[in-house]
Amino acid sequence: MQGRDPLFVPCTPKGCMELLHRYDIETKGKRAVVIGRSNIVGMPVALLLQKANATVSMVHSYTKNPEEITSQADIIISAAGVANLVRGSWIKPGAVVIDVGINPVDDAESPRGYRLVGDVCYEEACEVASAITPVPGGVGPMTIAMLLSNTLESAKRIHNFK
Ligand SMILES: NC(=O)C1=CN([C@@H]2O[C@H](COP(=O)(O)OP(=O)(O)OC[C@H]3O[C@@H](n4cnc5c(N)ncnc54)[C@H](OP(=O)(O)O)[C@@H]3O)[C@@H](O)[C@H]2O)C=CC1
Ligand SMILES: Nc1nc(=O)c2c([nH]1)NC[C@@H]1CN(c3ccc(C(=O)N[C@@H](CCC(=O)O)C(=O)O)cc3)C=[N+]21
Repeated sequence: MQGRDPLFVPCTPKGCMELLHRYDIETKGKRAVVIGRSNIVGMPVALLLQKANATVSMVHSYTKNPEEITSQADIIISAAGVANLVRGSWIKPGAVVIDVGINPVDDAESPRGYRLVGDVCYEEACEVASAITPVPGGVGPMTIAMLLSNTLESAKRIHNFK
């Protein structure tokens, strides 16, 4: 993507950027930390944040001081796939948190025997963050909405209509 536009922006990264846009979250000159560097989430969303003029740090499994790095961020996007990895102490007061993680954890009280949680400890984060996406009900549905958006865009290109 460096220096040229992709045919389609991957759905989940596109959904994260759409959330920032729709909630008027400034990215220009802001410190952003992306936790995770996969080809479908972490890497593309880091590039999109950089293209939106944020200063981006990427945290991965070899990062020595993830809490210290993450606590300096104005915007945190977590896509590690580790339940409750990001504690409240990792979050700068007022930071914006987008939790991409969707992690099943055992829950005997749930009819499915499990419930879904994110990478971020939601209860702790709510005390500190200025905004946070829930799991479920956050980035997941945004991904689906962006898939529909990409599908419509694809049809417009094939059939040459606006
Ligand atoms: N809501 C949605 O639409 C979507 C949600 N997801 C969810 O997002 C999460 C990530 O998915 P995906 O990107 O495919 O995951 P991958 O397993 O492909 O990548 C996980 C990344 O997180 C990093 N990581 C793992 N553990 C740690 C840790 N303890 N500290 C810091 N970094 C860590 C890994 O580092 P390293 O590179 O060093 O191994 C890797 O880069 C999952 O929970 C998945 O279910 C995924 C796609 C869409
Ligand atoms: N190239 C690629 N792109 C992806 O976007 C991609 C992928 N590969 N591999 C698998 C993951 C997983 N994924 C989800 C999307 C939406 C929900 C979703 O909407 N979940 C609901 C919860 C659904 C429930 O309750 O079970 C929610 O978060 O609210 C979940 C998971 C996309 N993925």
